[in-house]
Amino acid sequence: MAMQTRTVILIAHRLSTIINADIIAVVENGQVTETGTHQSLLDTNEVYNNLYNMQNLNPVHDLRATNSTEEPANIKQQVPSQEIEQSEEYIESNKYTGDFTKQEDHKGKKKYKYIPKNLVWPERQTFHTMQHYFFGMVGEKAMRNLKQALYSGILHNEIAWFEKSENNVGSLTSRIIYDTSMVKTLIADRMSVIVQCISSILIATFVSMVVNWRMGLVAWAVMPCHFIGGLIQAKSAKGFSGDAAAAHYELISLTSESATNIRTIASFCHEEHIIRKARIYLKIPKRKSTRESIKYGIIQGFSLCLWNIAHAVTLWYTTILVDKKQATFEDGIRAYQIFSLTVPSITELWTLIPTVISAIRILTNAFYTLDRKTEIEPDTPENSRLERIKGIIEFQNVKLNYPLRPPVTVLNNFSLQIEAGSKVALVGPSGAGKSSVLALLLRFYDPREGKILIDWKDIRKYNLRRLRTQIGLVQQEPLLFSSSIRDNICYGNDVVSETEIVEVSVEANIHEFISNLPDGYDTTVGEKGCQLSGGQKQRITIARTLLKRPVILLLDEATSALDAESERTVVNALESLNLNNNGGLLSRSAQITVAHRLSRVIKSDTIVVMDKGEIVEMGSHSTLITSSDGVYSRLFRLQSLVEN
Ligand SMILES: Nc1ncnc2c1ncn2[C@@H]1O[C@H](COP(=O)(O)OP(=O)(O)OP(=O)(O)O)[C@@H](O)[C@H]1O
Repeated sequence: MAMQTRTVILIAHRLSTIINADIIAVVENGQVTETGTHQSLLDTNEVYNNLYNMQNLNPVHDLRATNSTEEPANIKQQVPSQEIEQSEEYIESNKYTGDFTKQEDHKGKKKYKYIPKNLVWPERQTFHTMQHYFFGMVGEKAMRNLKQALYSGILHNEIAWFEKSENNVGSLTSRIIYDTSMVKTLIADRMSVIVQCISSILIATFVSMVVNWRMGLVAWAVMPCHFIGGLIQAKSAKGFSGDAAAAHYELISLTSESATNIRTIASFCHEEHIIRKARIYLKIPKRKSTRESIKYGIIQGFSLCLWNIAHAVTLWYTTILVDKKQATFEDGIRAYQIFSLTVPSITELWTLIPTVISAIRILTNAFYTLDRKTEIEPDTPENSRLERIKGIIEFQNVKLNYPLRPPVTVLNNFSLQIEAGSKVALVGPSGAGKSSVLALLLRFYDPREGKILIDWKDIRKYNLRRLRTQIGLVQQEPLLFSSSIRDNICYGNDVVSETEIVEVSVEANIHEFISNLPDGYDTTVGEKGCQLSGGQKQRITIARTLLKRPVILLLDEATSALDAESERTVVNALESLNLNNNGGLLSRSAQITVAHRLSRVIKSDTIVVMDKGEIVEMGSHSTLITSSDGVYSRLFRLQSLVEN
């Protein structure tokens, strides 16, 4: 059947819609300044050329223009009056899924104009990829920054903060690893979708307003139904995700605690108990989540009901508009369809709300941890230069209550003076408060009352980090890091020579053992030094402290795990620990030793006998032993008897 010829006059801003026209007229100030084809105008008309360049038309359109006389093989009529057809060639290439409008001029020539049908032309894909790439990049960076900040924020806190149950290893690990990854999820995955959804809602609203403003307004009027439904869903989902997170923390804590104490667990055959505990940790939230699921289902139904009401109202209003001839049937349906297309975006936004809320809740905790001001600030005063202390110590009426056990007074009215380079021993029954005295000197805790002075200056006025570099501590329980022996000895010392490492290892009587290991100083010690014996670990911690050449040396049962031979060597090394102080003059470190074995403290300048947080006796061994009914002489006689 012969095609009917038709004259088409197109008025357009978008040149892509007219580049295939036979005659294009350029109109300026109400006058036709030039006429011609697309190609000829491109060559001769500056205004047309500029317009074309500004719109940056895709070369494909040119391609279509040059091939305009070729008719696609398979033409399918969709809307008779408009003769819209599709190009198989392009659909097959999967690059373009637009429609082609076939138009015939008066000569019967067929022209095709490309109309983008949906949002999958290559530029949009590109933008989609770019959007995800940039959001991904920002998300990754934000996560890394937050991880770093959180890690240093956590380490900034005072010791008592780490003792709180909510700051156990599991919860801290989870906070740094899991919580921070939420930032990435939120920015990289969710934000891009949120931006997409909001923009498609706005565009759809605008277009539906243009098609039929009454319908556009109705679409907005029923929008609250969607939002209310979404909010109800989000609220119920929040509780749901909160429980999941809580279960997560408890399980992580249990896992890390079990891994750390695996030897104790194995020796008590307690594995089953731990597994039962893990099951309970999973069961409680599971039960809760089942309840929540039912609640969630009902709420889901209710919000779907609201959604359907919104659709019903819109369709009903369409019929009224059509009835009153305020909208054509096509426009009414078009506006309704555009509105319907936005609903998936709104639904998607709903589903994101719980994630965003839970991310905000999680991040609030992270920011709370970040913003927390430590009670013992390690970096103030900031600009104080490294003051080399002499090691004169004074406790003035110190009262200590541990922050987590405020009613219990651990040290009461504790006063003690220690000369530079002197050796003081703290002895007394278990729980008397000896280790607490050492903890106060390192400012692990601050006293509730009284003052601690070093070189007549309150220790709170020193830059704590710098002060701590001059105090050495060897604890009863030697703690090593999971790295090589060398790294453990050099811990905290950046510039150390091999000779110094060997020197302190000889002094700590551990060099021979290390030299006999296949990897020598490069031998790794395992988690917390689990591949070494207690005595070996203790000697490595002593070597580490000796390397520091501390002005004040705190020894808390430092040689308790050593055999008699090793102890003698190590004690000799500790006693002769000298440091180059004040212009090269050799001086001794001040030493405070906590010991249960009294034979270990006989040579001390002063022995302080403590009981229930108070000093009950004080003096040299020879003085204290003379008082036959004194606590010290009684303890000494008892120990000698046991040892003999
Ligand atoms: N971090 C803490 N929080 C709360 N109480 C603590 C803390 N550390 C120690 N205590 C309590 O303070 C008291 C003194 O403990 P400390 O470790 O100073 O005693 P000690 O004389 O060194 O004992 P031991 O000889 O057994 O090591 C004890 O009753 C102990 O329970």
